[in-house]
Amino acid sequence: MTDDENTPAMAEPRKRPEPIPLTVITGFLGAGKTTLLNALVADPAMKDAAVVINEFGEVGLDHLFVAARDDGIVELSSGCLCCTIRGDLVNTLETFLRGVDNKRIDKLTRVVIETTGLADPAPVLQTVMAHPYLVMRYRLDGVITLVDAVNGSATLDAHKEAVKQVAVADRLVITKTDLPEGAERLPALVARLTALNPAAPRLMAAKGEATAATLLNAGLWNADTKIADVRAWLAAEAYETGGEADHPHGHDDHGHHEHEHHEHGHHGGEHGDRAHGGHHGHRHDVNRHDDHIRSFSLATDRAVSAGSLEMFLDLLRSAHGPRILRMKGIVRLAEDPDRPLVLHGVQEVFHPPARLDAWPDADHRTRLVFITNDLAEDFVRKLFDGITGALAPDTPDKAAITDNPLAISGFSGPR
Ligand SMILES: Nc1nc2c(ncn2[C@@H]2O[C@H](COP(=O)(O)OP(=O)(O)OP(=O)(O)O)[C@@H](O)[C@H]2O)c(=O)[nH]1
Repeated sequence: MTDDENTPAMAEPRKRPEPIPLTVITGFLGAGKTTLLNALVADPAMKDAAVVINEFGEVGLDHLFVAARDDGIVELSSGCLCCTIRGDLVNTLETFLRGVDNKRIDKLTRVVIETTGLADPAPVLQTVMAHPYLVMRYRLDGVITLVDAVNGSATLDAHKEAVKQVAVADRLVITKTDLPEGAERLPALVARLTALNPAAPRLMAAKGEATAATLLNAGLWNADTKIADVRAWLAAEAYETGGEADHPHGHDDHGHHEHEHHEHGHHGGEHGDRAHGGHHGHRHDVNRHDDHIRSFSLATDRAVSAGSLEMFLDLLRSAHGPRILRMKGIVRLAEDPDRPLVLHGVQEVFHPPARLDAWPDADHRTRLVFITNDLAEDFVRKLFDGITGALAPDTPDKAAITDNPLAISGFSGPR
């Protein structure tokens, strides 16, 4: 028996398995990744999960091992599987899939990848998004970035990668706030994190807020309910929405674990200041990696034609791909306005767009959120408005578009 729709020749003969959610943990050296992982693997939610770490020796999970297998995977006493990144991440992720497919692994509900402290997280995310097979079997659930309250600001000053780690996070975990210097430096750090990433909920590790319940299921799809939570995933309200007039809501509900601090509402650090990061209110003046980061959202009531969306994304990716740290969106297509298209990209690599059967709530606007590095909001906004606003919706070849709404090179089509 073969699937008749959309199934490449090499794919499973049986029903395509549900994609496995993938969580990426980043954070600079000593930020507390291993401490967090130790707590996470003990959580019942991680029982059928696997964690991938850089080197076992150094990370101190050894006491949890119960058995090593010949494929390099070890079983932890909690039931969670563990594997080091040997060779590359692709091999490691394929090893898990082989284990599942040949039943050597009973159940795999999630994979958590701990990246090295120095890493720019983009290549890890792209590894999965750009791989034609892995992208069918895994889906990115979320990026968790740990920031140490004692050294966080100094690290952000010194290392651009640390700034990128914060900017692309879906969840920010702040550690070491229990230490006096950590507590003292927290308000300034939170202000800075808010400016870099207004949408990610900030969780205080020392208060026990960083748990499986708050960290996992950060993606579009809730693994338990199988429902797409577009509002939480996009968190578009958390970004400044300038430019277009059709953003009447002015919600202030970003983040479910908000910790109020004085810079609240100052997100992006770039209000009315799009060409250069003015960062009014910030005192730091050394090495401002932060000033290169922009986060903003575009929203429009207009339906967008598939052709113009494709042109917009193609232009943006080909000219400025490396500057797009992350982009998420939901689009009302002119040709098929009732089934929104979900977009997700990291630099020039885009996840195959997903189609939802219906809008999840009353907000049917196209909304795109961007986190960019050295790419001005104004430029992106003008490009979007120019391309999608100027062209009338295409209508002639509706069937072709409905069948294949986004034939963007590098996209493998809607699922
Ligand atoms: N006081 C305090 N110490 C913490 C906290 N989180 C982590 N630590 C300590 O900070 C040190 C570094 O933590 P790790 O979990 O090893 O950090 P890591 O990010 O895995 O470090 P690398 O593997 O070097 O990248 C350890 O001594 C931890 O016990 C915290 O919230 N409060």
